[in-house]
Amino acid sequence: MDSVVPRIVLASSSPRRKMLLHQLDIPFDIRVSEIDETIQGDIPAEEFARRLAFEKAEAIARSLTDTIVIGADTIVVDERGILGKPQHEQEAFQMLQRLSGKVHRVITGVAVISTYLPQNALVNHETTQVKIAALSDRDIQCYIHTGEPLDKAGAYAIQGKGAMFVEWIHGCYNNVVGLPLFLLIRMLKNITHSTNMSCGHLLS
Ligand SMILES: Cc1cn([C@H]2C[C@H](O)[C@@H](COP(=O)(O)OP(=O)(O)OP(=O)(O)O)O2)c(=O)[nH]c1=O
Repeated sequence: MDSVVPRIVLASSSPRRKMLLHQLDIPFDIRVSEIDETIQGDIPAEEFARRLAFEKAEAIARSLTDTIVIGADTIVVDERGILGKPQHEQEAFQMLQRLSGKVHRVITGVAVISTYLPQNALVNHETTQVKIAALSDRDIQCYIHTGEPLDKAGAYAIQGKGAMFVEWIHGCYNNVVGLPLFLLIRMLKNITHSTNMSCGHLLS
C-alpha cells in the first residue's frame, strides 16, 4: 500500500515556531487556538507546559479530520517557580531582575495529535538550562525599551537582542526559541509510523 503524506497544522500564533518549522521544509498550515494560559503553580512545571501544549493542539484538532496538529508551550522556570510572558514592562523588569546572574530552565511542552484513524496523541517536553549574566537596572531598562521582551517567556529572546545577556546554554537551542525540532521530528516519526504515512525522507 502507498504511504500517505499527512496534512500538518501548527496550532500557534508564534512567528518563531512558524520560522522553525519552515526550516524543516515540511508543508504545513497555521491555525491559532485561544486557551487559558494562567500559570498554575500547584503542578510540576514540565506537566504544566505539556498540558498547555496539548490544550493548544486539541483546541484545533477537535474540529479537523485527517490532520496532524502540533501544539507547543514554552515557559521559564527558576527556583521560585514559573515565568510566562510578561503582561507589561514593569513585570518584564521584575522577571529580568529575577533571572539576572542565575541559571534557569526553559521548558517547552510539545503535543502532536493525529486525527487520522485510529486517532493518536503524543505529548513530551524538552528542557534547556540557560545562564543569564548579572544585569544592572540600566541594562534591563535599555533592553525593555527595545520592545523585545513583551511576548517572550521570561521576558527575553535568545534569538534577538536578548542574546547579549546569555552567558551559556546547556541543551537544545531551538527549545529556548520555542520549538525543539529534534524532539518534534522524533514525535512526528512516531505518530506517522503508527499509521501508514510518510512526510518524505525527513520523516521516513
Ligand atoms: C525564552 C524565550 C522565549 N521565546 C518565546 C517562544 C514563545 O513564542 C514565547 C512563549 O509563549 P508561548 O505561550 O509558548 O507561545 P506564544 O503565545 O508565543 O504562541 P502560541 O501560544 O500561539 O503558540 O516565548 C522566544 O522567542 N525566545 C526566548 O529566548
